[in-house]
Amino acid sequence: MENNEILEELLNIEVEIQDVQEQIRALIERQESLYERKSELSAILEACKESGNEANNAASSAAENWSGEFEWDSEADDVRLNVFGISSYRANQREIINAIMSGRDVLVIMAAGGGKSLCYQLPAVLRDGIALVVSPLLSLIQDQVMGLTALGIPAYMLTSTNKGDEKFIYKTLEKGEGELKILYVTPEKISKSKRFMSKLEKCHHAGRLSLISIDEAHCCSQWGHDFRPDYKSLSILKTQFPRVPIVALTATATQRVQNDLIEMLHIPRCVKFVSTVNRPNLFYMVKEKSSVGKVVIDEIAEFIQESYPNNESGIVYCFSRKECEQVAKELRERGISADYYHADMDVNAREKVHMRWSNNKLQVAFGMGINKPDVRFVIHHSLSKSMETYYQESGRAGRDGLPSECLLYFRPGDAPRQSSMVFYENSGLQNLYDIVRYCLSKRQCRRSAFFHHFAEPLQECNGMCDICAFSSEVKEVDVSGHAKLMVSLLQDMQANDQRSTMLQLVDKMKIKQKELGSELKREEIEQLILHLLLARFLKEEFQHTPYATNAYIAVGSLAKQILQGKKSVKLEIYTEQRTKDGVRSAKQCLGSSGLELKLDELRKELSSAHGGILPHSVLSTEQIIQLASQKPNSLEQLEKLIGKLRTEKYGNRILKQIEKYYDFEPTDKQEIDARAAKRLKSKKNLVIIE
Ligand SMILES: Nc1ncnc2c1ncn2[C@@H]1O[C@H](COP(=O)(O)OP(=O)(O)OP(=O)(O)O)[C@@H](O)[C@H]1O
Ligand SMILES: [Mg+2]
Repeated sequence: MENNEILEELLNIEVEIQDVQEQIRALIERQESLYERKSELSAILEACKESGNEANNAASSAAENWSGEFEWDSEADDVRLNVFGISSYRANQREIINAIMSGRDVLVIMAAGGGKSLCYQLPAVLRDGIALVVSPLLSLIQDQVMGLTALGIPAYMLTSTNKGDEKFIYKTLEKGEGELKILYVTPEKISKSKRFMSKLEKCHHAGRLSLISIDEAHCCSQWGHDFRPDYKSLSILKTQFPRVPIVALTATATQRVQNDLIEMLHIPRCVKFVSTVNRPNLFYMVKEKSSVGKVVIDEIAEFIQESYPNNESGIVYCFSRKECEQVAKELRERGISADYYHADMDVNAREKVHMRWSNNKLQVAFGMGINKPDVRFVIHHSLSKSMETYYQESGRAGRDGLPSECLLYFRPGDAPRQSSMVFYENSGLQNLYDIVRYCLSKRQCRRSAFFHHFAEPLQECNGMCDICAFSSEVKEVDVSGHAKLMVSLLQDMQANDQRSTMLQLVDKMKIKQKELGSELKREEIEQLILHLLLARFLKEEFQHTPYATNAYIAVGSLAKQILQGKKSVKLEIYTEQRTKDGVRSAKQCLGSSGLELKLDELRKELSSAHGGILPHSVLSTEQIIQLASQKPNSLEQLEKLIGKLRTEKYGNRILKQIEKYYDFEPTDKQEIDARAAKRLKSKKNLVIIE
């Protein structure tokens, strides 16, 4: 053998070894995700068996029967209605409250807007002493404290900015003198402030620490979608305060995250309450996004103007800060009052936005789990980085339980923008590909995609997603030839040390595919690239420049199967264009009657008259709808609907408003309707979030 031949064979072997190694890596990754899925499915099976057993043997364990009778029942009912103004419990709330009141540690997995706060706030009011609540964001804490204060519950937060409160809080913790029921802190207080921990220790020592609540608890787990290092330090709470019940709450946690939480927080004997991730009131829809930016904005503006003419709030999520500002500006130019909020704003600017929002001068919603229950639509101008993130972001719609819409604008070109941001994260690309799969799907019900992702048994969608609501014809087109052409094109380029972005690859394919005699449209080629990426026939590679990280498309570990013709590739294509009337508007929530609008005006007036508390602290949208339909005409009747506290504070004004409305002549009422609608039409409330 000649030296050259040896060298060539060596090189070939080297290339093949690399190829094999890559396949092994891909297989190991696949094996890991299969193991994870297996354990999730076993857990579901176990849960199904358990609930079956419980059904057969309902009273087998009285101690664990959290829906039975308890000594605090009547006091709890009184506080629920007369302080919180809530007329009945939602699923699992009563059981969770009973478990906490019984002194047990509790893990709560409950969908966004399911009503987790009440689960720890009500026991905090009922139990003697002070409840500590750990929550990740200041803006979220501010909202909660403001809401509780409006209900007359002594709630405070420890922040570095308010020294006066700090003095009062420390003294109360230490000596038990002041009135304090619920104390909110960020996790940094636990991890960084020795002073705070020593005061807390004194409070505990005197038997005055009633419970510890950890909100957004998924932040504890590095397998969660929003891991925060400071949450790790919360593991000391159980060690330091072993007899104080801990309640950990989150909207989403896979089996792995749940196990992780239980271990980290040292609560192995906790009672676990897992509610469905289903949000039956949300309508999910994926819209094909035009590659022309202006067209997308036109569509969004038209959607808002047509579907939400009555000042209903909404959120738009964008990919970057710059895009946030741009989209907000362009929507304003189209007559929609929109403002943006992003992490680049300094603390004061954010505080200002928050105060304006609270005082109803600007009706914006932002931050994780923000306590704005009547957000009617959430629009994603770009896709999120994972199914979890999308579930949580879109979940900010309709937290009051009323119909709301979640629209996601998707075009394949947005995927590499995201992938270059997430590829270095733990399973970042895998998570992104999961949501890309969701967006590409033209047949699978959106809701069932969530059930599948969160490993939950399927439930009815009831026509509340685009796939179930619209009967669009989808045909399957065999594009194996195009796939093969694409892979060999990339192989040739790689052999010449060339790289190709998605855009460049599409351009090349547009020309090259002429050989095949069947031409795919640009968008179809983009979709094909994504399909091949998801199936590992292609892969993404990343290169850093001083300014950015670029994503390139390369030949993937399983590409040989395509080249050898072992796999056929099919593309799903709509046979008819889905038109914009495909966007179904959720039922209008407020404004179906003039009285609802009048009561809405009244709550705004009362909220500013009562020190700028949030309007929904005065009356929730659900309560307004109830009042307009039941038309109470005495304080007693009113109290049954909205509780004692609200009746005492606002009852007379509400009754007067109802009475006044019915004194109008029918023609006057019509005029009020029209006037209100017209006035509100001129104003839209929107916030754009990165
Ligand atoms: N039983 C109930 N009946 C009517 N409204 C309720 C009930 N429980 C809670 N709510 C209302 O539902 C809304 C959402 O509640 P909450 O903020 O506790 O949700 P959450 O589960 O913490 O959601 P997130 O995960 O987004 O933080 C609030 O406006 C709250 O007042
Ligand atoms: Mg919450």
